[in-house]
Amino acid sequence: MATATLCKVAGPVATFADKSVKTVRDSVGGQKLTVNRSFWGPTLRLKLALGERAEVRVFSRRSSRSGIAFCAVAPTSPAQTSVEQPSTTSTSDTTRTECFGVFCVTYDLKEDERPRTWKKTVRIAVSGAAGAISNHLLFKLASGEVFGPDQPIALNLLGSVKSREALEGVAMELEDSLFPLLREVNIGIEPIEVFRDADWALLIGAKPRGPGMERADLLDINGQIFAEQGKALNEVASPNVKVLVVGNPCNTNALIALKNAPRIPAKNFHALTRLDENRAKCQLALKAGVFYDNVSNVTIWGNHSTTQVPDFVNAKVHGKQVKDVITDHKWLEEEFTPRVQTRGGALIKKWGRSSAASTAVSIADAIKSLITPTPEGDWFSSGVYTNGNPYGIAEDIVFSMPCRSKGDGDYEIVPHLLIDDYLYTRIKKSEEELISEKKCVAHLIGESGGFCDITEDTMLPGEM
Ligand SMILES: NC(=O)C1=CN([C@@H]2O[C@H](COP(=O)(O)OP(=O)(O)OC[C@H]3O[C@@H](n4cnc5c(N)ncnc54)[C@H](OP(=O)(O)O)[C@@H]3O)[C@@H](O)[C@H]2O)C=CC1
Ligand SMILES: O=C([O-])CC(=O)C(=O)O
Repeated sequence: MATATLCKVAGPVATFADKSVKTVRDSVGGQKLTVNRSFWGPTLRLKLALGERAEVRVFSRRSSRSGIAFCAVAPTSPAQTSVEQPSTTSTSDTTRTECFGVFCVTYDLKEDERPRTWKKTVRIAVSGAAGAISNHLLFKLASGEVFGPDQPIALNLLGSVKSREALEGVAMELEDSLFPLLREVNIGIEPIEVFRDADWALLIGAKPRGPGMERADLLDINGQIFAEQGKALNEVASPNVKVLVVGNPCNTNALIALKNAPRIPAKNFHALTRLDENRAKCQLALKAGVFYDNVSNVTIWGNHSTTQVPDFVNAKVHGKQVKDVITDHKWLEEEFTPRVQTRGGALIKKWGRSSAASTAVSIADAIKSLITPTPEGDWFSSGVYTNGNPYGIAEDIVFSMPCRSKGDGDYEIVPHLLIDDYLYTRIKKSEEELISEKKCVAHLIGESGGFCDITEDTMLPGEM
């Protein structure tokens, strides 16, 4: 017989007896604890069978302390509440992934006034969550603008010891935004915790290249991050997780991540080149004197670096070939191409930091392109794994190509684009660069005999 009882968390846990008590989780008996949305205090209501014990975990954000108390209904007296002292307390457990603030309040969704059409919650893990790009992106995700107005989401935010406080600041702003679709925010500093059950992993965090740092150094330092994160995804993420690598050098970082995650289809890994595509569309629109929504079929080929190839040969304006609309072909070859390749650097000169808002927009675009059907005849750019590609690009690298999707999260590479001599020589140069980058990180992708022979110190778009 189930008996309603009041379990009062007391004793040493009383240090939590204020509004910083945030979480009430799982009972030993496997019961779901239903706590009212407005629960803030140290008191909760449990339904316990006679003689049953429930373990109650209490986490405190403010004091970084946690404790476990036991509640039980004494067999002799069903109405009586007995509370044992906490068995453990921790004062410095900051490595664990924790739910944050208001998102710790567990409640039964069925009791909510949610629309019937709401779907299963999508869990999105974001690394570098306290960084500049994330500061724009997280609010787009939470608003419903990316996954749709009927799609609840959970955010698992990855930071570091250094950014732990900042991560809490981000989570507080998410709390204060009252996004109805945002059902959970969890923060942590261990990929193996934060990536658990992720349906999407947006890998943004990476060390920026500092003064005097060679590209090879950057490849190694950041490569190690992505090797660790690939392994963690392999172990704990959803088996069909979609991974978008943003942290630079993003193509090779994506290769490292996928090589360290053999359980996840290599096809699920993307390197972000959508920002480059958007930049190319803007420049073509400016030159053609049209608004940018009239520009379509723009491909970025290759690496997210200054060797990338923005394709004006197959691009269209108002459905017509760009070369028929923009007849100044010298401009296309000699101005358009380098302008797109170095747009990131031009922006840094103005802003004093790399593009963050437009990058967040392009991440949103990249996700939307995978979860909505591509308009007939069009495509989008993404850095994807090259095995089996229809363009003869070297296998086993991550290379940006034209893709289309049915909107199911998957994609196919669009075949039969015209590759003229102009494109071919440049595409080959970007391919060579990626093959060299791969050799530099052989030790991180389980290959022997690697060596780093990057002689020309090619740049990220943000470097000049
Ligand atoms: N592909 C693309 O189109 C673009 C890519 N980028 C790249 O995106 C990345 C993030 O940019 P942005 O958000 O502006 O950068 P920020 O410096 O604002 O944030 C980056 C985050 O990365 C984390 N980080 C820094 N060093 C390390 C490290 N050694 N290991 C793990 N994480 C680290 C930090 O988080 P914490 O302290 O929590 O670890 C930091 O918050 C950069 O690599 C940038 O070059 C930028 C624009 C476009
Ligand atoms: O180089 C950077 O950090 C920024 C970058 O990738 C871009 O703006 O395209």
